[in-house]
Amino acid sequence: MDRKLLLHAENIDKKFGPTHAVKEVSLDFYEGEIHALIGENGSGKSTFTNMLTGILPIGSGTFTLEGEQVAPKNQVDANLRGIAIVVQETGTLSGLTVAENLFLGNEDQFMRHGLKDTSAMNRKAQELLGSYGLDYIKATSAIDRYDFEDRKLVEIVRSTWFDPKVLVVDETTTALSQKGRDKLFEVMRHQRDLGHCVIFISHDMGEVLAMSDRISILRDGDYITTVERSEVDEEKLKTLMVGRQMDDHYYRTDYPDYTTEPIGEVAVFVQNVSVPGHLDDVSLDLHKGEILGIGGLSECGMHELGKAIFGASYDRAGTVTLANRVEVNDINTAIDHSMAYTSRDRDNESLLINDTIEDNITLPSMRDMGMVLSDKKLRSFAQKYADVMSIKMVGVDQTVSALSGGNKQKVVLARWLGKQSDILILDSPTRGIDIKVKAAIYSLLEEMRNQDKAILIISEEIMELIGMCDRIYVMKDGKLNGQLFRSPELCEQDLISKMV
Ligand SMILES: Nc1ncnc2c1ncn2[C@@H]1O[C@H](COP(=O)(O)OP(=O)(O)OP(=O)(O)O)[C@@H](O)[C@H]1O
Repeated sequence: MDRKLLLHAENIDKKFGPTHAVKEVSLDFYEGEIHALIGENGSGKSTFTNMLTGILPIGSGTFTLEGEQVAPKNQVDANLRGIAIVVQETGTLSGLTVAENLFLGNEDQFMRHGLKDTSAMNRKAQELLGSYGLDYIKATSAIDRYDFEDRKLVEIVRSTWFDPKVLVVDETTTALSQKGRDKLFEVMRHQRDLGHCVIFISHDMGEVLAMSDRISILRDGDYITTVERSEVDEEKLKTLMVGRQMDDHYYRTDYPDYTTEPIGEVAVFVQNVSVPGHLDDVSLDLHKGEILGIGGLSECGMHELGKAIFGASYDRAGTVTLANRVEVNDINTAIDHSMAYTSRDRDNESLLINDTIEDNITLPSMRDMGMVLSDKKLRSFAQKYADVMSIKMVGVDQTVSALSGGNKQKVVLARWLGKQSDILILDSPTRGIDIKVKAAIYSLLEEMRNQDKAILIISEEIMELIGMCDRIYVMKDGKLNGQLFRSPELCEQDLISKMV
């Protein structure tokens, strides 16, 4: 098949102080392809695409789009040149309406005699949302009214409505429910069919193989190779990414007999918990020494359930009671009683993004460390848990915002590991994390389970739930819709049938 070159990267290079993030990468992207860019956390994928899309200045090297050199000054400039990106985390701006977010930097088209024709802009925005099947999102509403998923969908519309020649999708799928993913995949295929190029960053090898035409691999900032999708399988890709053969023991391999083996005592009693619009009378017990999974479609209420148990929901009714009869109604009580929580909205709800790795890791443990807190003590504490999670960083004094997405997630987990919490509520714990660290996290969870900790995993990755949990509750429309026990026979369909 004859393929036409669309975009050429020549010796693209970027350093951040001592970190050589992207090392003279040269790569070709063709018209009409979905081109996956894969590699471990911190391998330079986002840095490379951020230079292409105007988020970061190019260190050195050139991008040539349709024969013309491009060096976008910012994202709006990139859009004008036909290059767009859907970023990893929240890419919409608070305080603006949906329509204002959609046309940010592109408002000129609505200027009439020096004034912005807001109603024309709102009309066009609503039309666009409708054409993506997102009529329920209102153009005139404040973006802040919408949850993480809907904001992500708005961002997808913002980045694609003008049919960019090059669309970068940076590790977006893990932020989306199955419905959102399907929508994104539809948009990606549409762009490819228009003869455009989609650069697709993902840690999900199944997804990469299903969606891509060609796949390029980065390792430690170096370009390794580009392969045709038809030439490779999941194993081959993992080996290319990691640089050696991976053993495939991701998940637990034990299958306890729950009819004879005692389950540990109850660590958390969740009784009649409701949150208007999200949760409807949910009751469950989380036991010591078990991994309890919660699955469902994104809007089923499971993400709110994690917050509600941690005392972080505003409007919660019902009770969350610990084994020592303490009621958890706020975050401080939860933390004081050895409860940990990781949010799906990592940058906004789990991290102090502009503070250092050290501050983020030590924050909940400060009180436990005693009265005299020397800098040295704090630093070595942070260093210890950063090492356990193999965070790729220059030092613990680096700000979290300078880390790659997967490494930010490792900071969140390092914090709770350091706190040695007995009860862990983990919403999307392996989101954006590469296969090697994912395997490490799974074995860590298994270890914690064996130490009698009570672990609740909320996840949209069905295989993760089946692979790791003793019990799984499936939620639907804010309610529990069935319970499944760990078994080698349990399959995806068993869960899906209870989700929809
Ligand atoms: N603004 C920054 N300042 C300092 N270092 C940075 C900055 N942005 C990225 N880095 C570093 O550059 C390296 C590459 O990061 P990058 O985000 O490109 O990786 P990635 O492959 O996208 O990872 P992930 O899969 O975790 O998202 C990492 O070591 C990261 O810590």
